[in-house]
Amino acid sequence: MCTSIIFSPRDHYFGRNLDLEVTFGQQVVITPRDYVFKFRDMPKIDHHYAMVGIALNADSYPLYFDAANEKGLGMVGLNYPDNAIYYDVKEGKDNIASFEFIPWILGQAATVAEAKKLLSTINITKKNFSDKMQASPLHWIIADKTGVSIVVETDADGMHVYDNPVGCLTNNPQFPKQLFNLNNYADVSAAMPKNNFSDQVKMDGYSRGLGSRNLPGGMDSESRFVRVAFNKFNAPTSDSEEENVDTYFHILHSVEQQKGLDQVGPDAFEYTIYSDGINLDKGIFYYTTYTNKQINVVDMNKEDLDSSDLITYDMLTKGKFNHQN
Ligand SMILES: C[C@H](CCC(=O)NCC(=O)O)[C@H]1CC[C@H]2[C@@H]3[C@H](O)C[C@@H]4C[C@H](O)CC[C@]4(C)[C@H]3CC[C@]12C
Repeated sequence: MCTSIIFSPRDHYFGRNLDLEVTFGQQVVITPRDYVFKFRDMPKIDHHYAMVGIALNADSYPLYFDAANEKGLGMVGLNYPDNAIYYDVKEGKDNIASFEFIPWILGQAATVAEAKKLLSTINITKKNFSDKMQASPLHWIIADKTGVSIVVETDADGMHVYDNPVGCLTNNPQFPKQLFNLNNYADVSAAMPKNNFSDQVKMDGYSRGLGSRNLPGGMDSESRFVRVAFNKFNAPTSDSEEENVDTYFHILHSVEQQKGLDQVGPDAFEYTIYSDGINLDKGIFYYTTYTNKQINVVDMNKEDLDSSDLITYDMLTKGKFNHQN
């Protein structure tokens, strides 16, 4: 499972937790403006917006899991099993394979409004990257530096583009159902609850935090959706980049999956492999990993963005203990 948020305390921070039981050897990958993007059914694009994110560098092709471009438009793909349907190539459409979707949008659109224009002519095709790398069933959240976001789902009845009023996404079920489910948590609060039960029963609030007692605590995608939305809406904001980035990671880590809690096979447990966030206003990429909670930073502006080869950084997965005596 995975969780994605856009958090807008002052600048706008966008990214995700990647939860899985296996790791692919993904890296921080910057695609500069003159890298040539080839598409299966569309003409190549040899000049585009530069982007940074987490990708698998597959023979110098960036298979992005999530990324943002230099204009402050970001996009995250999350697992959407049993619902995602990709289609056959359609005449008269922009036919884009699911693994080409992030480069196609981020290469050309600067805002969510521009992304929507591209989406109106897109057909997501079922082509695989390779026999070994089959298309995975995803849905996507797209956000920009105004704080606006949308969700794209390709279901059996076609492609849906939803405005996203909560600025987060997890996995199943379909996005409208996730939003509807929030109704069940309308009375969850950071404040101490009022006794609406009965004035004949004395309740003296035996513990702090009782207002959030009914937040769902599970690893499942509905629970994470409710929890991360609540935590984000109640998060403090600051004028300091460091404080805001720190708060951003607190929000994502509040739905992270500890090893051992989410069994997906006889000896396999899904866990939060990495959490990342891009400052969409500044093009600065931050991440933590399961074993390294120190916030690591890659600033895309420090690279030569007018070049043509992928720029990659291995993720720093080794944490440090600060011994004080
Ligand atoms: C499985 C994860 C999503 C995390 C998640 O929700 N997983 C757990 C679950 O719910 O089961 C998705 C997110 C991005 C996906 C990758 C990207 O789309 C890039 C690439 C695309 C290829 O078509 C397939 C491999 C490959 C490399 C994808 C493998 C599956 C990934 C890594």
